[in-house]
Amino acid sequence: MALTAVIRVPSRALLRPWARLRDAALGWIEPAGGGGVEVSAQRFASQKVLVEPDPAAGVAVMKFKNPPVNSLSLELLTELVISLEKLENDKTVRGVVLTSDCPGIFSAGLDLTEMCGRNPAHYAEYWKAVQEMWLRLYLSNLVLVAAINGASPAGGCLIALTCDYRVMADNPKYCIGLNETLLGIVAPFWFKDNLVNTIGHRASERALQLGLLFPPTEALQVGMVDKVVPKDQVQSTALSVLAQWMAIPDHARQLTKNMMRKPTADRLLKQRDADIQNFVSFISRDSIQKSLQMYLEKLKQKKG
Ligand SMILES: CCCC/C=C/CC(=O)SCCNC(=O)CCNC(=O)[C@H](O)C(C)(C)COP(=O)(O)OP(=O)(O)OC[C@H]1O[C@@H](n2cnc3c(N)ncnc32)[C@H](O)[C@@H]1OP(=O)(O)O
Repeated sequence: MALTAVIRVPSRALLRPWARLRDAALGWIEPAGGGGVEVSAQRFASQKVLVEPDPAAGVAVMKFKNPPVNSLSLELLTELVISLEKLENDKTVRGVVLTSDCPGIFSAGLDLTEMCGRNPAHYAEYWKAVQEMWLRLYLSNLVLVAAINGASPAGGCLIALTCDYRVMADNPKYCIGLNETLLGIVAPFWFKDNLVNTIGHRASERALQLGLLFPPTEALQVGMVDKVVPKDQVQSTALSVLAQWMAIPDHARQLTKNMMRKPTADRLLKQRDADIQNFVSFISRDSIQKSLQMYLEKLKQKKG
């Protein structure tokens, strides 16, 4: 699918690693000479995020494609944010279904290899990208529906929680939840806030402390997902839900969404740098690095 758009990119942004990664991901080329430049984005289907627009319906399907488990690498996070931004700037699109291109996995959450054995500058860059992904999704003016077609632990669950509605496949092997404590780490306050806003305080307290991963029927009971359907109906159901939400006038729905969500997002926006510092010092601790490495080892040994 080829789609051409002209986007203004300040050349100083191209010097930042985040911007370089984004530009590489989207195939943007800076003409010789630099300066503030206009560049053409000619590929909408980037490597880790596939976007299938349906302009007639006013919707798009965004599929994560980072095999084997759609872990949220820096590259995937970057592409996700840029793809979302492009859809938000596209006047023909009002709603998006977020789903996975990897069989049986929605997303395995944050990429543990981005949080293990790296230096503090890398941790800071990675965490900024995680924050950015959450803020963009949580505050998006588009209607977002998650079509959860596989396992969705931790960061995968977080992505689903940012959406306006969640449809999950009925396979009992697929689980969803914020399981950070099982890894010996702590979900940050904004993960917690997003969960509390979705399932309430008491259920969140229990789910977070125990690191609960809910199979679909339990996720439905606790309110973590809104609908459970057979696997082959997840995407079509998500598209039907999208159509229902899009029947509401955009301005009224968007202002209401913003009224409901802005105070939660503002809590992070007011302390983004401090949150990055907290993450870097927490994740750099020897004990935390050991826990994460042991967890990764366990995942690898599971196979053998
Ligand atoms: C202050 C810190 C706050 C930060 C908060 C963190 C939030 C997070 O998101 S942390 C990540 C939490 N994620 C998980 O706990 C999920 C771990 N993965 C799994 O449970 C399973 O992999 C899953 C159920 C998703 C899929 O199972 P399988 O289909 O059986 O696949 P494998 O387990 O064999 O995995 C294949 C391959 O992928 C590697 N892997 C899995 N998850 C991750 C990950 N999150 N990051 C990086 N890599 C991951 C796994 O090790 C295997 O690797 P190889 O052995 O090299 O093939």
